[in-house]
Amino acid sequence: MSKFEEEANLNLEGEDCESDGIGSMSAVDASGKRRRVVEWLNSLFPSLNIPLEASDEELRALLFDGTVLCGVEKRQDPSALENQRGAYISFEQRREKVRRFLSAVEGMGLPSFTVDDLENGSISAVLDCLLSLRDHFNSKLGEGGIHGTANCGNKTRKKWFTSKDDRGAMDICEGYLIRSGKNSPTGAEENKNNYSESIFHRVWHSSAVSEQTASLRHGGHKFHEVFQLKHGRYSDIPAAKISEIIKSNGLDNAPTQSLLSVINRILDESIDRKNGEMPLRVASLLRKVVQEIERRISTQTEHIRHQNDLIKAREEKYQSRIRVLETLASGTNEEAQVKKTAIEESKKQEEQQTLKLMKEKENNDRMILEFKQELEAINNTYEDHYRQLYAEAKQNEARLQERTKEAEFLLAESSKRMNELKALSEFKFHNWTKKENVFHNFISFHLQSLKGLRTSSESIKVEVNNSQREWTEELKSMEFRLKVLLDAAENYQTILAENRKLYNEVQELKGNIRVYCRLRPFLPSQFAKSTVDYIGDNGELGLVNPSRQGKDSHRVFKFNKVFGQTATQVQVFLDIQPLIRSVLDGYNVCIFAYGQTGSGKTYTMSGPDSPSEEEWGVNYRALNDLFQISQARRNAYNYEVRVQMVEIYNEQIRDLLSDTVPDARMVPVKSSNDVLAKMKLGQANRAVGSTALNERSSRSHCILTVHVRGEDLKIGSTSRACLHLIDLAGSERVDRSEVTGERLKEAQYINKSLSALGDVIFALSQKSAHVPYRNSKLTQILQSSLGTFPNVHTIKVLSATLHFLRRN
Ligand SMILES: Nc1ncnc2c1ncn2[C@@H]1O[C@H](COP(=O)(O)OP(=O)(O)OP(=O)(O)O)[C@@H](O)[C@H]1O
Repeated sequence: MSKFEEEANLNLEGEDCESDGIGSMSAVDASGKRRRVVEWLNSLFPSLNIPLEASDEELRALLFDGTVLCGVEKRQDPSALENQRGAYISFEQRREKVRRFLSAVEGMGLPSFTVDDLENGSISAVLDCLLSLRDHFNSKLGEGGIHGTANCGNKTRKKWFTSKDDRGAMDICEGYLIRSGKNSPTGAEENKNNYSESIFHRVWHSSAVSEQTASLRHGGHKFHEVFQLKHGRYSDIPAAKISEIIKSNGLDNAPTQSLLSVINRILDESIDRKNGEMPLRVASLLRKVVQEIERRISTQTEHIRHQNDLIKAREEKYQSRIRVLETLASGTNEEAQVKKTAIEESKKQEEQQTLKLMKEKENNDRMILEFKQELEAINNTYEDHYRQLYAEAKQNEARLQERTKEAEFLLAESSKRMNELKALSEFKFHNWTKKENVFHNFISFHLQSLKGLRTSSESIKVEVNNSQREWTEELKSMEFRLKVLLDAAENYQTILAENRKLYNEVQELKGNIRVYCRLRPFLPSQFAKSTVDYIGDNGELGLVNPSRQGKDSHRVFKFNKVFGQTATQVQVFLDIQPLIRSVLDGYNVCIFAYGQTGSGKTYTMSGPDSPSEEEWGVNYRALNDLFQISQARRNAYNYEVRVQMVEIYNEQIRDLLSDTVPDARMVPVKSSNDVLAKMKLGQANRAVGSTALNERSSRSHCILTVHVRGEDLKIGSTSRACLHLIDLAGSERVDRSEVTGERLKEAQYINKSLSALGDVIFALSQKSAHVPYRNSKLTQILQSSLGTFPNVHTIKVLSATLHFLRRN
């Protein structure tokens, strides 16, 4: 059944309408009626373009040839029409169709005409019929049957056929359309084609049905796209298009089967997807379609319920008619029997029809129930799916927003980083360009330098060759000189020995016995007039003796040198210093300090108590010098130094560093400090007595002997020598010192020993055969040194006073 037929059936089953009582047309002249009919037909069939002045015959031919009333155009070539619109309709068939049209018009209660009228009779009757038909339709249109109704075709038709006559007309139409289709040898499709251009079809289709089609075209052309979606997917339809479909009323006009097809396809698509996801827009479309189907089911249910009511009403109506007929039948038996039979037949037919309708209703109810259950299941599935999809969509949307934010943040970061990198790369590029320039300059500079270097290297090469030659010559000359030096080194010891010999010869030339005189300044406690007349540069010392007259009042003494009262310890030592070197060369040296008590002997030899470095006496300075020279010669000589310190008191010898003599202790010393320490010890042990002349007067001879053993590291020879540093006891006269007793005895011993010393020195100076060493302990101790004379380098007697060697 076509859509058109389906919708027609629905309308045929509409309510039982009452006649609206269309009256006959007012009398008009034939030309006016014809003109109005032509206008109406032209409005329905614009393609016919019928002239307004068309004659009755022309109009008759047009109406009868099948175009207007039969829906078949007049064709010159029937075979061409067969291919396009169906079979060619014969004259008899046209007559038949016209008759059906006329019976339909009669059913509607409108003025009719005969087939003969249409062929040759009164055209006025035909015109009246058409005008009545026009007015009838126009009056329905005026009631809102077409233009004022909803877009739905069903509803439109229901309002259009609101009267009983209309229902009759629709019955005729049903008969005209459906029965003719069923009876047609070409079937329903042919009939559809045949009546599609008929006036009924035109009226219906151009007003009601065309309204529906227009509605579909207006709002549903997009929906057609949805139905006609053959190859694509619903998820591929843009959201805007789906939104337009949902908002428009296209779905309202779509066939139910198409809507179900849409649902199935959307669900199939969803199932086909692996994750079962459904785009939100498609889900919205699905929801809309399901809603539309629900609405239709609800409408159908209402409709069926209504039909059921109608059937029941009809049944009751028929029952009452039956009862009336039965009452009438009881009056006249025969007639009643006939009528009863007819009524029974009619009743039987009615019952059969009722049963049939009930059966159909049950079937419909069952189908609707099944359909509803199926739809409910689909709807539930869809709702679940929709909720799930909605939740997923929300989650996806949140995730998407988050990712969008992240992406925006990353994009901003990337942009920022890109800008930084761009700036950095530009900066680097600039730097590299600069470096490149610098490098080029550097390269060119170095190439130039290289050229210069090459030139220089060549010249250097020449110079090197020259230098090599020169160095070779120089080396040869150095070799020669080295040979000379080696020869000289071999002769060094010889030369050194010669030098030493020459040096000591010089000392000897200066005199082996030297006598120096040092004048002591007056002490702060002394108030006396000096007896010194003058001090000569040549060692002369002039003295004045006021107690004597004449020649004896002036006396002149001769020394090697005279040191005045202002002479310092350093100045005194400078004349002694060369003799220290002689000791290291193996010569014995004796240095005496001779003079009367308090004349400054100890001061000259040792210095004052706790002396400063400037006040150091001859002893310290001599030993200090000795160690310095030995240190300077350490590469050639190894010296061992030991000291002895003894005193002679009343002709008795006492070791100041140990107990016994001659085994007087020989103490090794390494430095001046060692010597200082030993001398302090000796001084502490020295016997000191008090006299009238010098309260610190020493009453003993103090002898400090330094033994030096030298080893020549090259030749292995050794030399030995000793340095005697002697602080003699005071040489005052006994009568003048006014001492008695023990002190007198001490003085006598002192004088005796000093006298013995003078005798020995005198004998030595005179080179006497006999030297009286044994006259005193002092000379006995010093014999080894004095007796080796002239090997003994010098014997120096330093007189700190005017009285020194009495024999002078
Ligand atoms: N050149 C000098 N300059 C300053 N003071 C000196 C000098 N010579 C000696 N004296 C001082 O004179 C005093 C006597 O000197 P010193 O003790 O040396 O005499 P002495 O001859 O050794 O006496 P004695 O025979 O009794 O030992 C000391 O106080 C000493 O400091």
